[in-house]
Amino acid sequence: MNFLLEKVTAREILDSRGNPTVEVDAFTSDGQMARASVPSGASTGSREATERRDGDTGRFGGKGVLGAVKAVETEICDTVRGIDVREQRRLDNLMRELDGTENKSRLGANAILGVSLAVARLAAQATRQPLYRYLGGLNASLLPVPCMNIINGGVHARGQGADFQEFMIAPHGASTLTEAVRQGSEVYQALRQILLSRHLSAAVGDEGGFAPAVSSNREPLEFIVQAIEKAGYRPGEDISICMDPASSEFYSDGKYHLRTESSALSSEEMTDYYGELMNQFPIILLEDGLAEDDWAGWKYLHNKLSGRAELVGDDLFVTNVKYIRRGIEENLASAALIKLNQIGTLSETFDAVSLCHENGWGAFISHRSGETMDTFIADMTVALRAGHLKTGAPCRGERIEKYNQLMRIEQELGCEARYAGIKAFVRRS
Ligand SMILES: C=C(OP(=O)(O)O)C(=O)O
Ligand SMILES: [Mg+2]
Repeated sequence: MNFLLEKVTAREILDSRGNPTVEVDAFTSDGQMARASVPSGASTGSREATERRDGDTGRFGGKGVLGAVKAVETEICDTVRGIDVREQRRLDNLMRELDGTENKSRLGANAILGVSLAVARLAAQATRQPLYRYLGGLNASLLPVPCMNIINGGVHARGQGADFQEFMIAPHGASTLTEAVRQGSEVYQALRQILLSRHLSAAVGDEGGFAPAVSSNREPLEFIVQAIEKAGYRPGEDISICMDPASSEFYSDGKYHLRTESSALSSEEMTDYYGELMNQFPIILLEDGLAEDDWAGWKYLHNKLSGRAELVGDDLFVTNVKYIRRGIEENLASAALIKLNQIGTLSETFDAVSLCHENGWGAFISHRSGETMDTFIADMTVALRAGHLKTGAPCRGERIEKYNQLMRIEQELGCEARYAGIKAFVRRS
């Protein structure tokens, strides 16, 4: 077996929105090869690591990533050639030093992450282990609650649906991940029938959830509760709801502007609105309830709602230990969303999750709205015992491929496998 990294190559491929993204191949000197590709967000936090895009419109219409591809094939390849593929942290540090910026803007976080993930997968292959085992060792046995985004709004529905971006179902009462995925897909099919019976569109948004034109942000919650019941499950007992309003997208001049409801709310009013929704609907997780710059508002939100739902920061923390640490010190949330490309290397992503877990916080693993068929996050979620992940609706190839990979892992683990269930959600009184 040979563990020496011979070279990395890259190319521009298309993501699920039809935009260019980076794909990397990594090779050992005895010819083994592993591949990884990089996702891309739409409702991105302003402090995320920089995704490098070419200045002009690329050959596929959207802005290309040929600059990032070139960085992989020249500077990065020259720097990392010859390292042991199992030295993940060394690899990631070398690339960070080579880049030399705080936000990876010189080489591009998309270039760096592609290499980081491809080499991790190559190391798993070279050590003849499945990726989840290579990343998590003996502990890699906890299957997450799949939080499935079945109604898409906000920018993922091009502003045509709800203001809130994501309405997810969490089948935490299932006894296995596979059963949870089945339940989720049953609710999804029931929801389609409910929407069609009301003459609403059943066309889907970026993450595979339906994107009906609704007249409030309460309406999707009503439809979802009906769908859970129609599919034969008990709302709150078997299946609960998670929401990501992605509120930075509708925050301006100190107010939260809800187009569908013709209202503009202060941080306190927005928080009280969430409280009312939690009274009426079985909501167990609220992500980005307030905006990335509204740190004072987050304090109020956490004081009011932390016992009722897991409060997750996405744009607020951008998978960066610097911001998560501040959130822990100031007691602003109970979990961080974890997105690989927000920070740009695998080892920094692991650091973010460790910091959360060491402080009793949740780590909620996430895809991006622009995805590829790469299933890295499925293995990573099991390896990190993160207990819950969101990777879209049980629909659209790039979303279901992650759920399918989790089912494969569960089957492979056999009697070792454990399903995370309701305990995955951190609620503190
Ligand atoms: C997945 C999300 O969307 P995007 O990838 O567009 O940031 C999110 O906001 O959590
Ligand atoms: Mg989010």
